[in-house]
Amino acid sequence: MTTNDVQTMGLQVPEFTDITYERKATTAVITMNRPHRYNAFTAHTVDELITAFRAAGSDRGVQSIILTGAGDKAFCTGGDVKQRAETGDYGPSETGMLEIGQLHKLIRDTPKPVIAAVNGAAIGGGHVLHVLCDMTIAADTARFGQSGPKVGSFDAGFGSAYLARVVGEKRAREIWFLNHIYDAETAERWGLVNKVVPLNELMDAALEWAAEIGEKSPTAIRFLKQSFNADTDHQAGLSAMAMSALDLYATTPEGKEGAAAFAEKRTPDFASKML
Ligand SMILES: CC(C)(COP(=O)(O)OP(=O)(O)OC[C@H]1O[C@@H](n2cnc3c(N)ncnc32)[C@H](O)[C@@H]1OP(=O)(O)O)[C@@H](O)C(=O)NCCC(=O)NCCSC(=O)CCC(=O)c1ccccc1C(=O)O
Repeated sequence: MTTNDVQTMGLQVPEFTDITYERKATTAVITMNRPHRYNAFTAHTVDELITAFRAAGSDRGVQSIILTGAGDKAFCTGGDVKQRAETGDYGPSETGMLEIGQLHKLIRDTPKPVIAAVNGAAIGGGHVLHVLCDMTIAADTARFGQSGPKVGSFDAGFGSAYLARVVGEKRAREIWFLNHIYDAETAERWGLVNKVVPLNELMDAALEWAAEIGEKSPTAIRFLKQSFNADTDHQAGLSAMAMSALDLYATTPEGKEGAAAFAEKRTPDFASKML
């Protein structure tokens, strides 16, 4: 983060490198902005997302948040696998860790509805991000799926448990065990997304819903979000343990093989490296 802050309707928001933050009336629009890596996140990207969500959460003028990706190819494709293949981690961050579990909690805990505007591929950790948003609007060109077991990663916290609440156990297990990629029409049929619109109408559709929320009582919306969350809040403990497990797994030969194979564009050989 630089010291060169930008002023957003009275609130100081740091100048970001990996995301953008804009205020549009009562909506904060947070855009993951690494299109050369299909908006995959590094540990620094996650730090910036945390800062942006905190800013939007504490800004009394903001009543809803839109999360989207730059360009028309990807919403977010999860962790930057090339970075992991190069350095064995997701790069430097404020705590030295990938604080993705904190980001997940923040998306849930921020007392304002978060709308995912999925403009392309939502894969791996990027898929988990949209699943955790309160509502999802997808472009008709969007693609969805989990890829962790193919690339030496997993989310055994909200990424599996909350997904099962959204689409049901059978479909959640299919998504994680087969790692298929699903189109927007299938995602809508499965209840993974609220609605599908043409790509060029995506942001207007998301802003329209955000404006409707802006007309409602913020306190009523806040209590409702907290009530919806209460039933699955215990999954936060599971998520903390899952992220610790993922940190350990990433250091193993089996975990490293997935990232190396992705970067080298070859099929991984997990069997010979199994724990
Ligand atoms: C997204 C794809 C299916 C798109 O396929 P396609 O349209 O054919 O485009 P490509 O040519 O493959 O990609 C274009 C270009 O972008 C680069 N790229 C794409 N994704 C990534 C990425 N995640 N990291 C780095 N770079 C990426 C790609 O290499 C190409 O570059 P070139 O220079 O042109 O070669 C397909 O790209 C795909 O499957 N991508 C990988 C998706 C993936 O495996 N993501 C990581 C999952 S693991 C993860 O997210 C880590 C974090 C984590 O562990 C986690 C945390 C919390 C919850 C869940 C998880 C989790 O495990 O999922």
